[in-house]
Amino acid sequence: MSNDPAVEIRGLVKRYGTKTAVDGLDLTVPRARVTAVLGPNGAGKTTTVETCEGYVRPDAGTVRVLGLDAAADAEALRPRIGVMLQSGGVYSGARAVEMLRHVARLHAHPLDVDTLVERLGLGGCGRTPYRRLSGGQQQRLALALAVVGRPELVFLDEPTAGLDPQARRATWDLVRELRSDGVTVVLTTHHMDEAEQLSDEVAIMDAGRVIAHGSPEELCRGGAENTLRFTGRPSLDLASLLKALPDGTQAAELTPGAYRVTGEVDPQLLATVASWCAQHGVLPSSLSVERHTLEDVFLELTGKELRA
Ligand SMILES: Nc1ncnc2c1ncn2[C@@H]1O[C@H](COP(=O)(O)OP(=O)(O)OP(=O)(O)O)[C@@H](O)[C@H]1O
Repeated sequence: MSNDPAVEIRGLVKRYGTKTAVDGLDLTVPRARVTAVLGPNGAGKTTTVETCEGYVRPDAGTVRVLGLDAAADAEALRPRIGVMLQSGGVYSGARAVEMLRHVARLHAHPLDVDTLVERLGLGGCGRTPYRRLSGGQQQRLALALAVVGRPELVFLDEPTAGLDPQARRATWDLVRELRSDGVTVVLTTHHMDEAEQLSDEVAIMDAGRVIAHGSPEELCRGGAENTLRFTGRPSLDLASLLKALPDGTQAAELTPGAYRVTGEVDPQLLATVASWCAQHGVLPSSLSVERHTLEDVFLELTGKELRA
């Protein structure tokens, strides 16, 4: 398998009239990994993904997918990529599982349809026309259609939006399995836990650009400070505690006996606080480290809540 990235986007610009949906975006997606694209409403996620899928023509920039040009080589790419659109993109009269079998037959090495149907809980809707399926069933069918051809690269646009917890978990399991089979997965999501649970890399978009990119751990480590809290007797000598801690660390007594230390909270800082407590005869009745979540990082970078 090639070591080239699965997707390489440079300087992508897409305008709709006077609206610039994507504004000079750069993004590299490694192969055989799950990359989550996060961003507030209107950030340009769908436009970016649809450009990669060959459905949207860029106004400027280059979009290489599996080493080919996403627009010029769209025909050659189609059998190699799987696409799950937000709006299904399925003929409404088609019968669910028949359609899946039909799509499977178009591919040289499809997944086993019966297994896929069972895993995604579609067993009961074999002959049901697409338009009569529930929203969640339509969504799961769209996912099945995207992956049944065993593509090298899969784009999933909000794959679990509106799914119940069980269907959500089945979707996550399937994504993990695709990844372990060497498939590259690019997904957009509004669910931070989904990005945290599933992705190797996260790209945070805002106003048509990628404003942060890294593993969830890298993103949570950078920028945002972490917090250590402990409770002990009231009115401890915080000036003395601060002397023991690195410059830039802050400490406060929020309510009598409830202390908060903020800064670069690493194992060394934890050890220093514990040792200071020991020297001052303090046995904290609680001590906890609060790591910043992706949600905190997202809010800090974009100033917006992730969810619509
Ligand atoms: N076909 C179109 N015609 C006109 N404007 C469009 C079109 N498609 C997208 N836009 C605009 O481009 C911007 C980016 O839209 P896009 O759907 O790519 O964002 P998104 O990050 O996927 O948003 P959401 O999270 O709400 O799905 C938005 O302001 C949107 O209104």
